[in-house]
Amino acid sequence: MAIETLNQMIATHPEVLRNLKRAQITRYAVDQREGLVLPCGALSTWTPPESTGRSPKDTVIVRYPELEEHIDWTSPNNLSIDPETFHRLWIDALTVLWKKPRVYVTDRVIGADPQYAMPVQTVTDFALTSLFTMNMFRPVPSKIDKSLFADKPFTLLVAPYDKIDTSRYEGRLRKREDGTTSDMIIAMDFKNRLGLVYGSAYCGSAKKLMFTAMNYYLPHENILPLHCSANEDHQGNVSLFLGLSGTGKTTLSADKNRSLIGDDEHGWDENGIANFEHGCYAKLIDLEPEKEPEIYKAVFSHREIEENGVIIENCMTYPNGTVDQFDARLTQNSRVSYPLRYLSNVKIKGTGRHPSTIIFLTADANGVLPPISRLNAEQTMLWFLMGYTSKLAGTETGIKEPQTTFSRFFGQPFMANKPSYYANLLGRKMKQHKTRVFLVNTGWSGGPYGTGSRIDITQTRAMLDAAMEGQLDNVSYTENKRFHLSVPDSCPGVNAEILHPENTWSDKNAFEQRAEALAREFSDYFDQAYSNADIDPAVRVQCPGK
Ligand SMILES: Nc1ncnc2c1ncn2[C@@H]1O[C@H](COP(=O)(O)OP(=O)(O)O)[C@@H](O)[C@H]1O
Ligand SMILES: C=C(OP(=O)(O)O)C(=O)O
Ligand SMILES: [Mn+2]
Repeated sequence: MAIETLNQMIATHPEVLRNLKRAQITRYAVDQREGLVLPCGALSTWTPPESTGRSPKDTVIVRYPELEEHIDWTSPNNLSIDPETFHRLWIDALTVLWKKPRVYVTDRVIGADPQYAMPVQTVTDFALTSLFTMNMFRPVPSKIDKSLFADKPFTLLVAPYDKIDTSRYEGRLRKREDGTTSDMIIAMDFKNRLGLVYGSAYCGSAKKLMFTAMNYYLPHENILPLHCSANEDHQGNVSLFLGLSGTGKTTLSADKNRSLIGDDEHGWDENGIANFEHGCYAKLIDLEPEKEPEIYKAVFSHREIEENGVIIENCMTYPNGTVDQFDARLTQNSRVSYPLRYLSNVKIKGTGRHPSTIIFLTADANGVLPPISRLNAEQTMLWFLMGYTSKLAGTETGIKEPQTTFSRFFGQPFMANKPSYYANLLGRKMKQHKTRVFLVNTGWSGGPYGTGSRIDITQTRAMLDAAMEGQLDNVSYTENKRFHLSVPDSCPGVNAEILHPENTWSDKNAFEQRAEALAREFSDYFDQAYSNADIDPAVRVQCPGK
C-alpha cells in the first residue's frame, strides 16, 4: 500500500498513541531504548554525533511564488527547496513512520496568548521527541477557538533517527563538502503549514522549526516575535533578554528574585509580551550549582519518574546514574529540557506587560566591549540590525573556535521575512513604550578568548539587577566613541574598574588593535548587509567604525 497523506497514515497505522501522560511516554522511551532513567528521575539520551546541534545548512523553506514578496531570499540563512522535492520527502517520512511499531501524536499550541496561540500537532515514532514536545509546547487553552490561528493548525512530522534515502534525491538535496548528498533535512512549508524534521535527532531542531514558523506568520499580524527570554519583578515590571545562542538568555533569566515568563521565544503585541513555549532548553555544560542554582535544582531535584520527564541530551552519563556536566567529550552543546514549572519562580501563564527594560546580550570573545552600556533609540536599532556576538562551539555543527557573527535581530536564521517587518515593528514599539535598553557583554574581559576570562555570572547578574531596578538611570556615563555606547562609570555591586574594558587588559596596544579590528568588522558588515536598505542616517552613524 502506498501512503499518500498523513490522515491515511494515521488511519491505517497499527498503533497510534495520542497525548499520553508523561509517565507513559517515559516508559515507552525506556522500552524503546531511547534513553535511561537516572536515579533523580531525569531521562538521559544520546543523539548520533552529527545531531548534537542544529544543522543550518540542512534547514530549508519550501519556495512558492506567493512567498516571494515576504521571504528574504538574499539572506544566506534562508535556503530553499522546491515543492516537489518537499512533497516527496514528506511522503517518504510518512511511509517510514507507517512502518514503525507505533507512532506518537501530541496536540499542543505555540503561544501563551490565546489570541494568537497556534495549534501544532506533532507526529513522531520517537517517544522522547513526543515527551520533548510535551515539555516545550503548551497545552491547548480552553479559548483556542478565539485564536486567529484556530482554523490554521500546523503539522510537525519528526523522524529523528531515520536517514533520507539519498539515492532517490540525487541533485535535489544539498551536496556535502565530501560530495555526498546530505541525508537530513529540517524543512518548513509555510503555505501549507507543515514542518518536517527528517534525520536530525537534536531536539532543538524541532523547537527552532516551530519558532521560525511563528516568526514568519506573526509580523503579518502586527505582532513582533523576538528571540529572547523574559521575566518580571514582584511589581510585574518585565525585562526581555535578547541574544544569539550562548549569550545567556536561559541562564540569566532564571533568577529566584524574578518570575520567569519564558527562556527563548516571545511575541510582543498590543497587550504586552507572551511566551511561545512551556519549558526551557538549557545548556548543561559546566553548570555549577553555586552559580546557577535555579537551573541545577530544576534538573537534578529528585522527582518520581511518574511526573519527571526532564530530558538530558548528550551529557556524559555513568553506569551509576550520575552525569558529568563538565565532560565535553560528547559535545559542548549538552542540553536539558524541562517544563517551566520545575523552576522555583515562574509565571506559568506566560504573559506579561510591555517590557520596561530590554537587554541585548552579546558574548564578545574579543574582550573589547564594555560589560554593560546604555543604548539610545538609534543605537538600539543599530544593534538590533547588527545582532553581534561571537558564536561559540556547539550549538551549530562545525563551529570549533569563537567566530564573529552578525545575525540581525539576534536570530537571523529564525527570522525568514524581509528585515523591515521586524525592524519597523520594534521601532514603533520602542517609541510607544519608551523602554530602556542596555547592551550587556557576557563574553570575555581582560583579553580575548584564550587569554582573558569570561565575565563572572555573578558580576553580570549584579549589573543586570542594577539596570532593571533603575539604579543606572541616574549615574554618570562616559561615551565610548569607537563603539558609540554610553558606559556607566559606576554600578552597585560591581568593581568600577571592570566597567571600562581597556582597564582590564595589561597590554593597551593589543586592546586598541583588537577593538579597532572589531569596529572595522562592524562597519564592513553594515555596508555589505545594508547598502541597499533604507536605513535612517541617524541609525547608520551609530555603527561602530563609522
Ligand atoms: N557572564 C555570563 N553570563 C551568562 N552566561 C555565562 C556567563 N559566563 C558563562 N556563562 C555560560 O554561558 C552559557 C550561556 O548559555 P545560555 O544561557 O544557554 O544561552 P542562550 O540561552 O542565550 O543560548 C551558559 O553555559 C553559562 O553558564
Ligand atoms: C536551542 C537553541 O537555542 P539557544 O542556544 O538560543 O538556547 C539553539 O540555537 O539550538
Ligand atoms: Mn537558551
